[in-house]
Amino acid sequence: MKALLNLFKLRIGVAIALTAVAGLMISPGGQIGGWQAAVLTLAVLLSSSAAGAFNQFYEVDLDARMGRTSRRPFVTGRFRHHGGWLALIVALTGIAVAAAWYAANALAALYTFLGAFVYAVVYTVWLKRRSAWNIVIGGLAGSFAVLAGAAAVQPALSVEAMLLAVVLFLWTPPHFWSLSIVCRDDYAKAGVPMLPVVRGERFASWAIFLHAVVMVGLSLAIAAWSPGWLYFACAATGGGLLVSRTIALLRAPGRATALASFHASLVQLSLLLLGTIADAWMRNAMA
Ligand code: HEM
Ligand SMILES: CC(C)=CCC/C(C)=C/CC/C(C)=C/COP(=O)(O)OP(=O)(O)O
Repeated sequence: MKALLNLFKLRIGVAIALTAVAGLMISPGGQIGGWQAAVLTLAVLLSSSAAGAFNQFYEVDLDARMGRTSRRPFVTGRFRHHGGWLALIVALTGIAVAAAWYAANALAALYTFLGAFVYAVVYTVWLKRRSAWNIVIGGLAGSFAVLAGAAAVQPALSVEAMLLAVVLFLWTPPHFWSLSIVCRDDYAKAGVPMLPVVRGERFASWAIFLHAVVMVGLSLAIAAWSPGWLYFACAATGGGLLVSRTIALLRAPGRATALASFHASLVQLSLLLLGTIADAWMRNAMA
């Protein structure tokens, strides 16, 4: 069971599903029933999990060469690496996309598919081993989770939803470049061209800081549309924490400051998503 949860990267799947719920809740107007929202959320979770399993299926050679990933089930031999897994992954993705279509609409289904496609194929297969731009383009995967939720409510996307999708796009690089400073030696050894490996820690720290500042600024600006004070308070608290950690990273680039910045990115996103959901829920309850 633990190996299965590891294979399907469930914690990340839950974060992606929460992102879809935030996209759904931030979209004003429109009507969607509780069961439809629940099915769509589970569809995004399933699609993300299938993509996570594909990532491990495809990267078994790479995972074996890195400390952090060397205990994954295909590496240890806990799961045998054979084509049956690929069939399961394709079937799960198909079920997820069909469920999103059934519960919501074709556009929500398309975004549910594109999120998994960007992560599994564009990032994992095409870019990860070839280009330092891997994470920048891969960041679109998170944006598609926002769009899947938003399109379920209203296929014509609201400004709030589009801005939140841009926030997710800008969030991913600081999130992952921080971790790749921590694991820089592993990535260098495995020959993966992550930004800190290719351009060094100082350059990567500047890239992290600049992305974080623009992303946090944009997340605050969203409050000029429908989100209210609760959203703003959560965005400001998490944003303040993240920016302060990225400044510390800039002052002293290294593993400890990078790990603090990675953790801050998780706290900031969690606060932003929960703030979005709680704020919309409160406004709906009072309306
Ligand atoms: C291409 C884009 C992304 C890359 C390359 C990336 C990479 C990673 C990596 C390598 C980890 C460490 C996991 C581990 O220890 O095995 C991680 C953790 C995490 N990521 Fe991302 N991430 C990306 C996008 C996202 C997005 C869009 C979200 C959420 C919306 C997210 C949420 C999380 C969470 C919650 C964790 C911590 C959970 C855990 O430790 O298992 N990530 N990420
Ligand atoms: C709408 C929808 C379904 C979106 C899904 C998008 C998705 C699953 C994004 C997650 C990206 C992610 C966890 C990358 C891990 O990087 P990595 O694989 O390089 O990390 P590793 O070194 O741990 O394998």
